[in-house]
Amino acid sequence: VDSALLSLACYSGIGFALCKRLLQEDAGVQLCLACRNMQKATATKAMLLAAHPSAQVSLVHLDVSSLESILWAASEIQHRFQHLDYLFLNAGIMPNTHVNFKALISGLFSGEAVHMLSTAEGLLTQEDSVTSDGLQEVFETNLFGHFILIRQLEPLLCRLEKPSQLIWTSSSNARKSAFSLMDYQHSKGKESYSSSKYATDLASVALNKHFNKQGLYSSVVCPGLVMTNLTYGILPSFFWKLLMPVMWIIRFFTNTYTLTPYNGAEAQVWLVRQKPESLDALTKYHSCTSPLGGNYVESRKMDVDEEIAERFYQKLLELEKQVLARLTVPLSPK
Ligand SMILES: NC(=O)C1=CN([C@@H]2O[C@H](COP(=O)(O)OP(=O)(O)OC[C@H]3O[C@@H](n4cnc5c(N)ncnc54)[C@H](OP(=O)(O)O)[C@@H]3O)[C@@H](O)[C@H]2O)C=CC1
Ligand SMILES: CC(C)=CCC[C@@H](C)[C@H]1CC[C@H]2C3=C(CC[C@]12C)[C@@]1(C)CCC(=O)[C@@H](C)[C@@H]1CC3
Repeated sequence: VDSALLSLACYSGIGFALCKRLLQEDAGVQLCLACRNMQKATATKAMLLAAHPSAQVSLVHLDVSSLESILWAASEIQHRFQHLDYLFLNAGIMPNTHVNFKALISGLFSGEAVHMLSTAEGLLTQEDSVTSDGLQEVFETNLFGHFILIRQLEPLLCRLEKPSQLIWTSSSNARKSAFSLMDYQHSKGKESYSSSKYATDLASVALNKHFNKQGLYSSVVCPGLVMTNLTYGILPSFFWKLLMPVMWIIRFFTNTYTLTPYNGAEAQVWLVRQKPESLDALTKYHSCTSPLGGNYVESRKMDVDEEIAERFYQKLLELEKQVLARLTVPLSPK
């Protein structure tokens, strides 16, 4: 196959909505779904094919929290495809999250209520763990695993005559103050999600600097607040259902309450229609929904210093060297 579109984490949430929307736009695309649960992935493929019988959908096993799995998936993808037009870096976790209800209530009565409700600043903490690769799980899953995959797929992504686009799912919860170059895996703090999403923004900026001249472009999207398994891990789904009328009211004050995966995928779908050369490396593309439910994309400047982005990129390269050197196991599919 000459060209394809590779999407990570597709059987639920924003990833699944994205696949459906891409096939609605163009049923002729070659879609490759990279997922860690092959049973769910097979069911997803069947659902996509039921709606688009002539679509070309393939599956590859990928667990972005395991280097062995990433290397195996990358070599499998290189066997199957000669070029990737789009790579959607969408897999993400927010494990063991605690809500600070005291901060939520006092924040609601402050001048910062809308900012707090759209960014969750000061509201959430996570308990992170360490993966079998010896890395912080949130960092490896949300950023580093994707980074290694990109590096392994360079031959399919870097072709000057045919540009490729990396599209990362970041978050408006990404926060500079949660991230530190000294502890970029966030092993000491309690805001691993915010840190990993800020690290995503930094990585995208640096990747543009290093790869644009080779025909590879990177962009970052924010899907807004979307009801998915990720948000059901923060509060139970019945609680979110009770909150739904309140959230429709909040839509009058902020356009980031996209709420459905379909709405949340708006910026990703919009980016596919853009010429990558015309995009600004320091801009984040936000999926937005109006109070009446209309979708649109808003561009906002990232809170990123290009020099920090470069220093972080060099740290990622160093870590890549270390972990690949440590990996002695022969590669085999799981
Ligand atoms: N929901 C929201 O409000 C927002 C979400 N986002 C981001 O959107 C992205 C998609 O999340 P969303 O759709 O909300 O949530 P979901 O939980 O529905 O989707 C997350 C996906 O990531 C997959 N995943 C997690 N860990 C791994 C792994 N180690 N290897 C491979 N796949 C993995 C999950 O697979 P599995 O089912 O096997 O766990 C799942 O398919 C994430 O990056 C998230 O941070 C950003 C802003 C807001
Ligand atoms: C909506 C009301 C009235 C109550 C819910 C309070 C919080 C649980 C909720 C408020 C802002 C939300 C939020 C997120 C999670 C749930 C909140 C903290 C996210 C962090 C979810 C994932 C993301 O990536 C962010 C974009 C979300 C930001 C807002």
